[in-house]
This record gives sequence, C-alpha cells and structure tokens, in this order.
Amino acid sequence: MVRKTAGQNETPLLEIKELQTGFKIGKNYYNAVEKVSLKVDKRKIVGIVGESGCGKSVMSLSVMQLLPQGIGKVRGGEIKFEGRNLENLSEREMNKIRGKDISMIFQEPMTALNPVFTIGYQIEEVLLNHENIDKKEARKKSIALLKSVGIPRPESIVEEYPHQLSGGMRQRVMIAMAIACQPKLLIADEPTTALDVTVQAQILELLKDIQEANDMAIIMITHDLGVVSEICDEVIVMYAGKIVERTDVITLFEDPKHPYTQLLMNAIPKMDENQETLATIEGLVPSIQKMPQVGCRFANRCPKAMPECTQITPLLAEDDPGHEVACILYENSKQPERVGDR
Ligand SMILES: Nc1ncnc2c1ncn2[C@@H]1O[C@H](COP(=O)(O)OP(=O)(O)OP(=O)(O)O)[C@@H](O)[C@H]1O
Repeated sequence: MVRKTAGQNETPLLEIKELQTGFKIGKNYYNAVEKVSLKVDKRKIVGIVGESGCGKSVMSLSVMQLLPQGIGKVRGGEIKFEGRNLENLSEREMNKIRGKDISMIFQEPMTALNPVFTIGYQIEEVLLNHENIDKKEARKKSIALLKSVGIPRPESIVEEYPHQLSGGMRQRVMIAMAIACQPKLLIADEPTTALDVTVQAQILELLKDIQEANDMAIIMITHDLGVVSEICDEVIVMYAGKIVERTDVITLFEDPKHPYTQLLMNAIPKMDENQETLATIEGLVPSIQKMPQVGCRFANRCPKAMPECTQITPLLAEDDPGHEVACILYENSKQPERVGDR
C-alpha cells in the first residue's frame, strides 16, 4: 500500500544511478549488478525481489561499502545518500554512516551476532560507537531498545548470549541493534527467511511499526513476494543483476507485467494450497560468468519467449505511468538500445 509520498523537491534519501558491481574471478571482473538505478525516498519501504543470485545482496553490500576487499568492486555508477556520494567518503566517514544513518539486518542473526559477547554488550557497542553517552546510559538504552522490539525480561536478556535465544528472539535483537541509533535507512536482507511463518509475520509487523514510529525508510530484500505485499510501498523486481519491473505494490499485484514477475506471483504460497505443490520457476539464474550480453537474460526460462528475445536487449521503460518493465512484449522496451545500455 502506498502510505506516504515524499515532497516533490525532496532530495531522495538514497539514489543509485547506473550501478555496476563486479567480482574478480581469475583475471577478469564479472558484473553481478548491471546498470541498476533506483531511488529510496524518506519514510518509504522499497522491496527488492528476485530469486537467489539476482544481485539483491550485492547491491546492498555496495551501498554499505562492505564488498569483499580485493574481490568485489563498484565498477561504475553512483551511490548517493542524502545527496552525498558515498564512493568519495573515506573509510572513517563511511564508518560514521554505517550503523548510524544506514544500518542493516541479515537473514541469519547468528552470523551477525558475536557468540562470545552478551546481547547487552553488543547493543551497547553500537551505542557507544556513535553516541556521546557513558556505559551506564548505554545499558539503560539497550534495555529500552530490547523492550521496544518485544523482548520479554530485557533486564536479564542483556546478560545472556545469542545461543541462549530462539531464532525469532535473535532477529529481534538484531533489529534492536540496527535501530539503536535511529537510522534513516534500514536495509533488511531476507530478515524473515530463516524463521517459521508465525514468527515471520510478527517480525514484519515489528519492522512496519518501527518504520512508522521512527520515520525510517526500509529496503526490504526478499525472494518472497508475499513479504513484499505485507510491508512494501514500492517494488523492484530484479533478475540476473538487472531491474526487470518497478512500480508501487498495489499495481504490481494487480497487473504484473514481466513474465518473471508473473511466475514469482505463482510461487507465493496460498493459504488453501499444499506447500509441496508450490509452483517453482524451472531453471536457474545464470552465473555472473555466463550472463547473456545480448537479449533478455530471462529468455531461456521464459514461457513467453520469442526468437527476438535473445537478440533485442529490452529497455526498462514505462508501459503505464509509474510502471516500468523491461520486456519486448511491451512496445516501449523495444526502443533501440543506446550505446552502453547493456
Ligand atoms: N564474493 C563473491 N565472489 C564471486 N561472485 C559473487 C560473490 N558474491 C556474490 N557473487 C555472485 O553475484 C551474484 C549475485 O549474488 P547475490 O548474493 O547478490 O544474489 P541475491 O539475489 O542476493 O541472492 P541470495 O538471496 O542468495 O543472497 C551471484 O551470481 C553470486 O554468485
């Protein structure tokens, strides 16, 4: 549901232009994100959807500048946060932004939480890093934060270690850490995938409540359109490193245009259907070394593919106002490719 609109002249909170991120394999770089542009306005929840290997996580690691050193690299484009180009910042300046202005939560909190430190210690570390407060104040704040994310007996949980908590509770701790300094943007990378359905729903509800209370923007990375329908304002569908469709969440569900989006829709579990009969999309996302350089990257898996699909590279273009799609079934996607558009 589109809940809030940003002022027309407001600088977007995050603006990514023509981002290309690649990985070095042998002597060459191969792009996992290929000329992706997007904007996230203040207070919006933007979903990035696609199967595993579509480049969703690589895009968020590019924003956070947390790509594996010497292997992953932003090879082109711009990432601006509140109008500042993040690429130009020193590591020290970027450290100030990470955790304070932009923070991230991951699928598996056990890998992000340190098993040898107590929950309280880890939240306090974030607070002491970014705020001018003493340890006593930080302890008080971390208890309040745990309470705000629905953790029972926060006074004793601060003394406990991550392995003593359930998966859902650990994810709540991660959320408490991520919102400790009231970031303007939270990147949530598959935050509910490892949880069972009931806990998933609770965590999504919690994220939505926090977003509203803190006036925060969220990028919700997921392979699950069901998650998107619960929480997002806008949706970006990615396939093989490129955006294939973008619109608001209501329009996407009413009128999914790209055959890939349509197949993702079929893969949403329905209440009255058995999980085992869930539709899956045949085939796999190509590896970054094997990406087709001409034509549509989805063509070999697409039920609607035509011979031209492997020859014409579709442009991401508006088919209806506010609804962009990259598929030559739609006239505007057929525009001749500009040099370097691929
Ligand atoms: N360190 C790396 N070295 C080489 N290739 C990588 C590396 N990290 C990611 N990739 C490749 O980049 C592509 C995009 O990966 P990415 O993790 O962004 O996908 P994703 O859509 O987030 O999937 P998932 O949900 O599984 O994380 C994949 O082909 C992946 O194999």
